[in-house]
Amino acid sequence: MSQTTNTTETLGFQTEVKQLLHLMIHSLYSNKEIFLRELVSNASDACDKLRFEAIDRPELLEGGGELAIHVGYDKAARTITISDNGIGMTRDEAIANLGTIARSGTREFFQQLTGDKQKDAQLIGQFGVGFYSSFIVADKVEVLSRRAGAPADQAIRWESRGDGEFTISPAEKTGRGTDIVLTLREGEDDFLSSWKLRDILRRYSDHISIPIRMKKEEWDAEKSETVVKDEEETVNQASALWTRSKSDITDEQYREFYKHIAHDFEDPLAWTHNRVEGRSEYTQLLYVPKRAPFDLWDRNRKHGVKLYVKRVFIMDDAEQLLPAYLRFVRGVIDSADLPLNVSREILQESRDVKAIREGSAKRVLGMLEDMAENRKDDYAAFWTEFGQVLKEGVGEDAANLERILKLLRFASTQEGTPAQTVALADYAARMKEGQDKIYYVTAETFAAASNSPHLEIFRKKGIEVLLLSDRVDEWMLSFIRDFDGKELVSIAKGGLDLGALADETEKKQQEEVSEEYKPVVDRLKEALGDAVKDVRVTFRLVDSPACVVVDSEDMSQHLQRLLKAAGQAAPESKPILEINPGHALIERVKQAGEGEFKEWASLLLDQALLAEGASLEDPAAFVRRMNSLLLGRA
Ligand SMILES: Nc1ncnc2c1ncn2[C@@H]1O[C@H](COP(=O)(O)OP(=O)(O)OP(=O)(O)O)[C@@H](O)[C@H]1O
Repeated sequence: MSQTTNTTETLGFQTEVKQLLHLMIHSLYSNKEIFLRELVSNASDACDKLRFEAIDRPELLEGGGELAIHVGYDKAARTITISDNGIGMTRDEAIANLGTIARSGTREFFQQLTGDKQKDAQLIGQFGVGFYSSFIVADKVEVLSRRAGAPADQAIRWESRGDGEFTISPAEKTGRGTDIVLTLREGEDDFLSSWKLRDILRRYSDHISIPIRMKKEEWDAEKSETVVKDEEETVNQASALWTRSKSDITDEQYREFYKHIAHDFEDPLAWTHNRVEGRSEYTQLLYVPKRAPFDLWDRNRKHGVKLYVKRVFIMDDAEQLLPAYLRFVRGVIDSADLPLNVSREILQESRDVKAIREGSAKRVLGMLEDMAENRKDDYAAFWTEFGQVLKEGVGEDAANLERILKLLRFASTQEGTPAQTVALADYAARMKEGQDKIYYVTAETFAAASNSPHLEIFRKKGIEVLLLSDRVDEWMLSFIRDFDGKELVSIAKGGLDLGALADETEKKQQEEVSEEYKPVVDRLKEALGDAVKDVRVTFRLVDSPACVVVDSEDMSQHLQRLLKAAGQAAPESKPILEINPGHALIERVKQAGEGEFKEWASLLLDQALLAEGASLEDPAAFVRRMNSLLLGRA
């Protein structure tokens, strides 16, 4: 044995460590309980490392194969001890690992520090606090460590008060691994409690796959105090479900785990579990719940999945890990790349997180596609609960637009019920010969959509029309040009070209009728003046005398109303009145004399607006006019 290893040596911390210690104690104080998470995480890593080395050198396990972490405290001595039987450290390793920071990016890290507590705390989090976080709560830290494979008398004792230097000396240690003993600072006695320690461990380290053990405590009635027993118990679940291979997990276990993390008592509808390797390394276990939470539409509601870094719990509701339109998804993402102390702010900027978000969105879409294809009833249930949220994806996730379009479901004239069951592909497959567009109508309610006068010609010709009445629909439609090369067209827009569906004789007839009705059209234009943009003859109506449409480039009436209701400015676009030359009422109007004609014109426009779902500016005038015309007194 060399001279140096026999004596106690005092060494200085690397300058950066001194700086880091100082910063950490001041910036992370409000988050001090993380020290336990960091130390347990290191202990778990040490066990992982030993497990790995022992693959080639089983003798390192010294017959003691079970790896575990022990956490204990001593009230009288005011110490907390975290022990593991992992890989341990040699003297040189301890000097290097616990005295210097040898990490890439160290210089950049220190250059970025500003002295602003909050910003620095964030940076430190990003950098990783690790072992040094012990000094937030302890004014003395002792490390007793014995490298796996080294004899009992070749252990080391590392000691520091966090004030710039540490000592290292030879020591004896019975078992391999590392004990870390923290002597708490004044005022930190709260941590000297079994309840407190267990609480922190459960919160942050429950899914550490190695058992974390603590001594049992029992209430002794005679002594009137809790006594610490010799017997130990495991305080974490000691198994991270998502880290196991799929084939080792039963459906029942997947379901139980879902209930546990989602605080749901119902089974999930579907899940996807994958380990992603490559540039970014992570495991995802994502679930679709059966039912939407009551506050799905509350913008302030917390959503997102649980984030773990290397099996250590980091945060709940990490909403950055999934796009907003998938906010109904629950589950766990466990990253191997992110720093343990990652904050929400860092998540927003991280490239690893971006990769996770994109990868997870694809997985969730894949899970939904699978459900839509193979479990139609479940997909219908999903759509009823979350369809409106998924529709937001059309505008939010351009990269996956094609996939999202295929997942959409609509009500249509084919089914005639409000249930949204028709996929765009279903529609496309039953398009009429000569039809090259997908037709839809939007309205406030399903009833208004399905009774829209615009539908008449489509009904007559047997052409299916999608009936859209969710609030999000108009917004969503503004992002969809076509599906599979077929343009989506509103039947409530002017210039609707049904030409392809009319035969030659029909077209000729229509031209003649238009000519015949030109005088009445001109009279209507004059009578209505500024109230309309234009008046035209239409062949889209069957049972209604008239309807209103908007110019193809104008915003739909429905969207204008939605915007107004939301208190937003909507460009005023005037409606175009279209009249049905085949209707008896138009025939009657044609015959009307000068005074009466003006009344008829207003009545036609108002009833067309009403049928559209609009509210009239002067409803009383409409009623008066209608009554007087009914009585033939105009
Ligand atoms: N219980 C332990 N057993 C063995 N080695 C340890 C133990 N705790 C710490 N170490 C060693 O000390 C090193 C430094 O630990 P520290 O916690 O400061 O940083 P880290 O774990 O590398 O990174 P992070 O900041 O992300 O936690 C570890 O990489 C490890 O080699």
